[in-house]
Amino acid sequence: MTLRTLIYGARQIVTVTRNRNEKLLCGKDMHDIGIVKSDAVGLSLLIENEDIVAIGTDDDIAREFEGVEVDQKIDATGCCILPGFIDAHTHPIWAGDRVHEYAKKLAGATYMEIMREGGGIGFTVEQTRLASDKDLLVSLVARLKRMLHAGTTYVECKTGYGLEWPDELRLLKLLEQARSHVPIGISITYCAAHAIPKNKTAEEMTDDIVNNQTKALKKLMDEKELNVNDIDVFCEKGVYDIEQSRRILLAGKEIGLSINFHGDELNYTGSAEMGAEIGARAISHLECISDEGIRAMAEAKTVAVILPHTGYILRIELPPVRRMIDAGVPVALGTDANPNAFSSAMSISMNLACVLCRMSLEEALAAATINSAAALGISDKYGSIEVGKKADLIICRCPSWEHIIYQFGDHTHLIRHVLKHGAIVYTKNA
Ligand SMILES: N=CN[C@@H](CCC(=O)O)C(=O)O
Ligand SMILES: [Zn+2]
Repeated sequence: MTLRTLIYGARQIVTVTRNRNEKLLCGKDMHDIGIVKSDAVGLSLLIENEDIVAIGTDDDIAREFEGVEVDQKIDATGCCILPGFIDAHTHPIWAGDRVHEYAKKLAGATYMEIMREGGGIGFTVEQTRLASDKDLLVSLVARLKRMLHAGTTYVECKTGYGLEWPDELRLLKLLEQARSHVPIGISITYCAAHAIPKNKTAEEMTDDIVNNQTKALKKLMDEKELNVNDIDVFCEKGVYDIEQSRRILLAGKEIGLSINFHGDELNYTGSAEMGAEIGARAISHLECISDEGIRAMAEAKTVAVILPHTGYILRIELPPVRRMIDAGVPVALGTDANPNAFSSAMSISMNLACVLCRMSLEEALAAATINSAAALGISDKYGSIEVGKKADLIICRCPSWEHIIYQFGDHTHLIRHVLKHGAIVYTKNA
């Protein structure tokens, strides 16, 4: 049976891509996004089951589909329709907040100073291990719902507050369970190499991940117990060095995971060059990327996932995003939602990306939609409004789409409906 939904009366439909089947946008194309606008007539979008089947003026769609039965009509008079945001980097499963560290950071402590004192990721690992499955699931689901209500319809979710296999496995299973509790797309990234556990060295952890953990993971994936997408490592001075990172990432690739990792964040490590060389689909952070790293990522079309909220909270230099875009690196965005950078709204990340990284509004939106989809390997179905793509949409109550970025922190007021696979999953009444 076909279920049809018609959205009508819109003043703008931001398609993001201009041509069908564009998998990511680079260079000038990031700024020249597709927007259908009309001040004179309303715009319609027709959905069949989960997919977009037509976009046009109200009159054209009514004519083209005359006599076709529509099950649901959504009045979008005066509204803008955008693709659902795709958050390309989050750490959403953890217990215990770090508000005490926030105060220390404001007083001048650095991320690594806090980590060396046993705080940071180490503190969250301890708190997460102490929490029950139920408490972890309840807080995870609440965070995912907040993201959904802020317009995110697909999110990358990392493990990484377990570190040892039994704890990481528990986080993987809870992330799997969350899929049936929230109507948000979830891409799971295995990030046991997020830090070094107290009883092990980085080399011992690397050996364990390469020789044991990835093997156990493959078995569970083969048995369809788990559905994991990517492999990650925190490639950083004092955490995993470049050769350990390479081994971990290649072991993940060997079992069918895509490479998507933290690199060149607090220090230059050569992560961008190494990642491009081994076929990484995405590398996050890149605050300290080299010119050679930019060239290598542009050439390999490795997606740079920029996390402006993290640079902002840590008061570190932001990545050279302008130079990346000019060189042809596909740039994506994430919130980095974690107990260090507490945020779940992509509209806030876009605003920070515009102000702090000097991206244009259009570039920020392309980064938060089609390019984030590319970072997760899902841009064939998600990340733009195109006939044939999944109807993951945001309907915003504003005169032009830019308001979702411009009205800093006011997305809660602007977002009227969020649709996932054609179904309304959130409505904010006026
Ligand atoms: N840099 C490593 N990981 C996270 C921080 C996680 C944490 O501090 O708990 C990040 O992407 O910023
Ligand atoms: Zn991260």
